[in-house]
Amino acid sequence: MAAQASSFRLALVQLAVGSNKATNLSRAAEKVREAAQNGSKIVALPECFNSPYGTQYFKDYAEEVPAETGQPGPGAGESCKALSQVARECGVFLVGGSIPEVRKGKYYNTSMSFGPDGALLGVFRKVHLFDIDIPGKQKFKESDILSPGDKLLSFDTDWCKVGIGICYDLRFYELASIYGLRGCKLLLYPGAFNTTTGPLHFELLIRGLLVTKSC
Ligand SMILES: NC(=O)CCC(=O)C(=O)O
Repeated sequence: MAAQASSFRLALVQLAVGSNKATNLSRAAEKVREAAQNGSKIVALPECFNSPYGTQYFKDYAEEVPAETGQPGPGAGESCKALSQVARECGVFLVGGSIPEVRKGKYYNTSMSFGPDGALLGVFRKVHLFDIDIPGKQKFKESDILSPGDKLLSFDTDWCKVGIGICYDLRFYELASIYGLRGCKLLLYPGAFNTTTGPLHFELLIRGLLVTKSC
């Protein structure tokens, strides 16, 4: 096995998402290009980057992801094709945030990861759906529409093995522990934390994972 380079630049893209899917996709591609021009080798987009994040939007914005690995075929959705294209154009590993996916009549919150040749390395469907009801503050129930995923995704890069989760999955350290056991040195969880629990817990959760040496 070739020796792994010791350092690389990682870009974590934040986006203000609107209601126009084509605009969301082209802004995401623009940011991937900008990151690559600045030397990033791995680029990650946020959760639900092609659609507003709300259960009322998921069905309208959902796309099919017919094949989970390889170059996207003609049946692939527009987000899958756009991500593959920009990963190849820029020669970067791209963790494509997440999008609403429809698959055999069920809906998922799905993250697609691509290699520098534009091939899909795999998909991850959010395992722990985010349901919250804090009276007077925040009420949101992903499970009204979405089904949970049941598989993890890790893949090799030129620098380290990467494990993928999505936002609320961060709260379940078992996922990170499994990725640690698989040898992952980088965990990427595209997120759209809410503004009630986010400021309270986000950094704390990450520190907790590091203290338990999950990876
Ligand atoms: N998009 C999400 O899964 C939100 C998770 C979140 O806000 C939390 O507190 O956990």
